[in-house]
Amino acid sequence: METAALLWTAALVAAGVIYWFVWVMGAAEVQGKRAVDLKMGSITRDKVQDKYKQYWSFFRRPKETVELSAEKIPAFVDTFYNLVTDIYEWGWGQSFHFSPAIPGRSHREATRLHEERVVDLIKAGPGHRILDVGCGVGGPMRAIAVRSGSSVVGITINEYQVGRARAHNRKAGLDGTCEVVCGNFLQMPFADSSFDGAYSIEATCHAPRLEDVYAEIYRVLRPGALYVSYEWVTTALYRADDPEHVETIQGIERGDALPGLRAHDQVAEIARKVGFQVLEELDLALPPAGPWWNRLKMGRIAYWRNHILVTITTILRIAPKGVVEVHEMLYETAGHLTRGGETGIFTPMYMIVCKKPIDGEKLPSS
Ligand SMILES: C=C(CC[C@@H](C)[C@H]1CC[C@H]2C3=CC[C@H]4[C@H](C)[C@@H](O)CC[C@]4(C)[C@H]3CC[C@]12C)C(C)C
Ligand SMILES: C[S@@+](CC[C@H](N)C(=O)[O-])C[C@H]1O[C@@H](n2cnc3c(N)ncnc32)[C@H](O)[C@@H]1O
Repeated sequence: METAALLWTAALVAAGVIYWFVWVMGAAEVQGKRAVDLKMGSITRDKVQDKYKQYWSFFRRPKETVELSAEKIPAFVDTFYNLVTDIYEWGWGQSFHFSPAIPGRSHREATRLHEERVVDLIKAGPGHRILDVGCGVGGPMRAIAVRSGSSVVGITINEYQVGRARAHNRKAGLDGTCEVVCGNFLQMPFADSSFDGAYSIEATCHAPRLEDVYAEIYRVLRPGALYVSYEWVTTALYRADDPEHVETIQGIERGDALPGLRAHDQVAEIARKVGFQVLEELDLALPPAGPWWNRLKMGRIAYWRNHILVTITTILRIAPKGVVEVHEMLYETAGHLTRGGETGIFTPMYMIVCKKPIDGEKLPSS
């Protein structure tokens, strides 16, 4: 009798612990999304694992192979965001980018400041219509709309993100100033010269050819308007003949749906090629900036907790099959990103500020 009571008590305690761990415990970094909310975007439950396998067999291959099928990239990027959007929101928040660490400031504050910097750089103000190229679920868009008083239109290729971003905008009372459109930034559904400014935060790295997306941004900006981009690139320290460097960069490409990272010195050249004046270029990761990768490194224990959570939710059939693999891929990717940051061969915040010249305005020769 006593053994039975003991067993019942143990079972109840175990059930309580699982309930707390899975349902009650929120995100690793941000409260709002819980482990039980991991849905894998617009993919139906039974297709998640297959979609992940398809994604992996496409992006696992080296840059050259991906280059041969450039036209397929946007569709695979869309699949990627179906697979990762909920995990990103759960473990990172509503802003899908890095920011320089600032001593004494939280990740949230550092993120906000990195986003608000855009407002000053493109001189966004009340009455302006600003374009967010590759807007994710809209973390930056909301910060920039509030800070500048502009209205912001975001575009993302991923339908699921559109729904998430709109819901967040409504919740924040910003659905009057922030609009979200589903579309490909290589062929945007916007009229020529219809924006007063534009920005892209860690998004144009998904374009097979940077000139294609820059040309589209150039087209939709009015003459005189400014554009800023935070680009993912390799730095001058990267050596293509160093196998460790190559492994780190390919690891970043594979786990982030990138068709091949560009070198930092290609960015301004491409911007000029499509007609922009380049006003400034700077790697925001360089000192005195604090290490952007610290946020990834400091979370190792959280990653393990998250791994256990996704495993339990999958076993309980709350999360679809395949989530554990996707989570594992992100964990690996975090390692490559950290190495890229520590060695200095990679930066996710190579900033370029451009202007669409006013007709007749003289372009600088360099
Ligand atoms: C700009 C892009 C995305 C940048 C970052 C927002 C994401 C890059 C790697 C992601 C993550 C890695 C590890 C995950 C962890 C294993 C999980 O438990 C919780 C979420 C992570 C921390 C996740 C969060 C987002 C990233 C940091 C690319 C795609 C161009
Ligand atoms: C890493 S997320 C960054 C999101 C947002 N800028 C932020 O910082 O939170 C990259 C974004 O680019 C979008 N994207 C990638 N390729 C795209 C394409 N061809 N057309 C439109 N959006 C694209 C993705 O859907 C995603 O929203």
